[in-house]
Amino acid sequence: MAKLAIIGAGAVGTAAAHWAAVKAVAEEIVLIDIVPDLAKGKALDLAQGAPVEGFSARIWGTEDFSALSGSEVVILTAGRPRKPGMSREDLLKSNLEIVRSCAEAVREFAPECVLIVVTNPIDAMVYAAFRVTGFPRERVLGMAGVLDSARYRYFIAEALGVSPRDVQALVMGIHGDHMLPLVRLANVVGIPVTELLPAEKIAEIVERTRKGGGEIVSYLKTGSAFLTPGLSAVEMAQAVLRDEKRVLTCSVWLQGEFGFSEVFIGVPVVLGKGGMERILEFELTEEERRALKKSVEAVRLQMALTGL
Ligand SMILES: NC(=O)c1ccc[n+]([C@@H]2O[C@H](COP(=O)([O-])OP(=O)(O)OC[C@H]3O[C@@H](n4cnc5c(N)ncnc54)[C@H](O)[C@@H]3O)[C@@H](O)[C@H]2O)c1
Ligand SMILES: O=C(O)C[C@H](O)C(=O)O
Repeated sequence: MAKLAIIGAGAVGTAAAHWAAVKAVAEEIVLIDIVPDLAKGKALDLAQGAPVEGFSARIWGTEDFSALSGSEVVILTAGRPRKPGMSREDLLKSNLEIVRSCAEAVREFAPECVLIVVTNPIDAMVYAAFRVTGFPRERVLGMAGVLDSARYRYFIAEALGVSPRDVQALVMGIHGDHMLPLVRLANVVGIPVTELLPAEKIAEIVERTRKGGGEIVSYLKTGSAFLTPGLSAVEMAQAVLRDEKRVLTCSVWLQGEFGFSEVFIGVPVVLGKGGMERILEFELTEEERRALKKSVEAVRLQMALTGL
């Protein structure tokens, strides 16, 4: 019986639990939060939707981390979101301690799981979780590329008035201002977007994608995006739980791929039962390589701040 655990019953964790239930990715879904009764209340509220929507997963909540036991996949969302005027890096210090303690619990209670980290600043937090758990790189993945790529695809679809399903596009690199929404590879059923949209419109979409999280923070004011972030984490979890071999952009520990080593960065990977099965490496243009290098340098600065 597949079990999914979600740490953090806040906005993203609850959205992830909701999508996981509706998409039936696991038979058991447990929400864990340190705030007494919060996860219990969120899980009960969600579970009561089962007769209406028709899902059948067992959904429950607790503040006891031993509930992680037996989980094939753990999604880590615990930690503060940013507010207007803040960068994701501003969260590093406070979220580092949270991620550290949660990763210790994951190591103790779910030593065989695939861990998907969502907490920001994501590339540094997934690095911290990698160090603390000591898991192999295949089982420690950061979620950002699925979300950033979804935003990029959505904005292209909106500009062209076509279904977002028919737009394919890839965002690599850091989850921050130096991310790389790749223009060369963006297409609508295989037709390059460069043949469908003027260069200025594409440049505008690339910039909006880079600032996509900040745009939502500026509207929400008290926190950050949660619906598509929760869905994106579940997309990754589903690929693992169902051994789908999906190609999704995840922040993973590079060991020479794309010319970089010992850094977490968003690249396209094949996801299956054991987590990351392989990195889909391809030739970058000189300009793309330079941009990826900037991303790598920015992540290295964040990683250094963790002291790990
Ligand atoms: N990677 C991404 O693309 C992405 C997207 C959206 C949000 N995020 C990040 O996800 C995190 C969560 O965002 P949110 O909107 O759900 O925040 P939130 O404040 O709504 O929820 C966070 C939850 O974590 C819980 N928590 C804190 N410390 C904990 C601990 N030690 N153990 C268990 N639970 C603990 C809190 O009680 C709270 O319920 C933030 O850091 C945010 O920046 C990342
Ligand atoms: O922008 C944020 O702080 C949250 C998240 O990283 C996002 O991109 O929505």
